[in-house]
Amino acid sequence: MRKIGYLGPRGTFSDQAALQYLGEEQAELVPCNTLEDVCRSVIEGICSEGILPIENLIEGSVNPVLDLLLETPQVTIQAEFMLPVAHYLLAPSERSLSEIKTVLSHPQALSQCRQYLANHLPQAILVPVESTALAAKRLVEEGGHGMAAIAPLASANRYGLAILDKNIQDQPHNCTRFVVIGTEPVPMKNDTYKTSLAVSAIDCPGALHSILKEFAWQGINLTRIESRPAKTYLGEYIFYIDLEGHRCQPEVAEVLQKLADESRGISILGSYPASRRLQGQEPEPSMATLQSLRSDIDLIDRQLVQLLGKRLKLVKRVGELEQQQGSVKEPSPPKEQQVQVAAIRQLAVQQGLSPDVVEKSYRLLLDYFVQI
Ligand SMILES: O=C(O)C(=O)Cc1ccccc1
Repeated sequence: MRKIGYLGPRGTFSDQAALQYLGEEQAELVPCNTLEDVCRSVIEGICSEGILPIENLIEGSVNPVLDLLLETPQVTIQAEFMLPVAHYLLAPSERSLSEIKTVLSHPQALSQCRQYLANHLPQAILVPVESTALAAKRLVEEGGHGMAAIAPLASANRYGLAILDKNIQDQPHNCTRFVVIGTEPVPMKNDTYKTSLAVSAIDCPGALHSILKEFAWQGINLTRIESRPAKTYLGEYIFYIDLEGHRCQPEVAEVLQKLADESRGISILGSYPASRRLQGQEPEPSMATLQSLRSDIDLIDRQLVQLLGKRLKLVKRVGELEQQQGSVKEPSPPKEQQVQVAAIRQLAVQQGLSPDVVEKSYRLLLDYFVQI
């Protein structure tokens, strides 16, 4: 029987996330006391999978989870999905908000309701606890008159608490992205994938640019990038990057190898099927208006010319530097040119273009730049 670890006790958002993930499938749900315990239960084989909240619409990344994924290379991300998150203000029995002196909840939940708490409960002391459902449970166990908890509706039902207010999160359509972790990497099949990785950059000018340009060069779309302190010294960062594609796709594998060679180090946190939201995100071309499609084409034409302008500047700069250093480069030998042209033709095919037309245009431009 599958065993799935999640942040307990019963009634947390992670519990709901585990149920949503399973759908009709059967599994034993194993409540864990902390997010670290969820990870440990997977590493030690107690659970086959674990559920972790990774990113929230209001608060952004769940930093302890990013740290945890980096620190535990034994686990890999196997899936992702979104869970709508509505927060409820709960108390042991009906009472007015002015009577509430303490509000308990998970730090994420307290942050997601910051505006509500400042406006409606300015007198309350906020107490972070390990999970929303633990906060609800403590109300029952301690029964304090001036205590309230922020938790999901499921916690109100499970622990028999009164609902003082509902939907108290700062954004009505709040949601959290959860990931499923396991020990086995997900093989590449016929699906839309995402890959998450962490890159430790070398501290030098253009470090981030040199990472990003590799993805741009291969036409790989990034869906998220953010930095976290490397925790070595102030000013050194790790970049967390999510990209569209599987680590086994040749163009993704090539970039990952380049980054491994050229950065301080990379960790691949997993390649996994993209959640349906991402898969459906891109509007069908037929849905876009004719006018907006035409203006996109105009924009690309402008960008093509702007890129040629940038290339021209670089060619001139190279010429100046060669003159200064007295090392004027001979034209590339035919072999080198052949390799370059072959790469351009291959790229043209990948993009659904005629390799002959692209080669012709490329050679025309090369001749022009050589004459300058
Ligand atoms: O404490 C919980 O219920 C959790 O599962 C962590 C959490 C808290 C707030 C939003 C999403 C997940």
